[in-house]
Amino acid sequence: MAEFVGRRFTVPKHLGIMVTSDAKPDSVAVMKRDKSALEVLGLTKRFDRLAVDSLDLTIHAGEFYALVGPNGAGKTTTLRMVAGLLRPDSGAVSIFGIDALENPVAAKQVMAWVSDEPMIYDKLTPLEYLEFVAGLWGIAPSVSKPVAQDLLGSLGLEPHRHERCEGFSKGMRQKVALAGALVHDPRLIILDEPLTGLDAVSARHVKGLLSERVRAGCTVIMTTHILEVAERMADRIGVIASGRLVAEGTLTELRQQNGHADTSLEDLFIALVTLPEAA
Ligand SMILES: Nc1ncnc2c1ncn2[C@@H]1O[C@H](COP(=O)(O)OP(=O)(O)OP(=O)(O)O)[C@@H](O)[C@H]1O
Repeated sequence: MAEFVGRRFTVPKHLGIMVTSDAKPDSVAVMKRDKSALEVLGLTKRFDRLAVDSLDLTIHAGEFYALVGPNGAGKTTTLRMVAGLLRPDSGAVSIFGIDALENPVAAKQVMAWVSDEPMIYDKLTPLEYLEFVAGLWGIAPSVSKPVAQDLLGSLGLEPHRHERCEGFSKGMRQKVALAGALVHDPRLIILDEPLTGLDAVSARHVKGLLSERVRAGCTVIMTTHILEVAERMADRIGVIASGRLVAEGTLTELRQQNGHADTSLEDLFIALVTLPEAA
């Protein structure tokens, strides 16, 4: 059974996985410098044509990383391979040093995947759903209940905690799915378009929750088409086009790399993804 350490829990020792206890602000800075949460090397996936093309990516622990790129660039395919939902043709994925292709269960223990098409159990209330998910992780109800209530509160779902999800809007369902993905307190949170379809209040809740997680030492990687969100929230931004990383860095670095000191991320993005080599 999982045990609680402060607001975080440790997974059983027999799983052979280390989940960190509370991260202090100082240690976050050290982690950001020293450790990588995710390392992707030569990741490749072909469907009828090449979707992800020998992609290399390193995300530091404690970092908020935004992956942006045009439709069909390979963002979702990349993240699905990282999350263990799709087998790459070749390449390697390491999550906190765990080889995710060799040890997918161990890798999944320390990460969360939040799809842009959330699947939840309609007949359950949000609270029941979170307790169900916590049960799958082997977390005792006495531990999971306060965590679930906390998550529902952070996402503005508290007033609806006893209503069945079947009557929920798309945005509410997205938030329930996000809460479900966080209930086992993952160290790496991977989200595909988490803000699409959310109203301003819900988007604020989700952004607030993610920022809070990063402050607590978690690593977040998300795809977004909302460049303003990438610009304001991300420590670093990766621009992907035709399955390849065509630029990466802080907004300042991206501007420097492209010789435009004051340009907006939108202008940079359009310039980068329309470069001949990105086509
Ligand atoms: N299951 C699949 N079968 C066949 N082709 C696929 C499949 N999934 C993705 N693709 C193709 O792979 C390419 C990359 O798709 P992907 O969904 O990763 O792009 P994306 O960057 O996430 O796009 P968007 O921003 O539109 O969500 C596209 O050409 C897409 O049509």
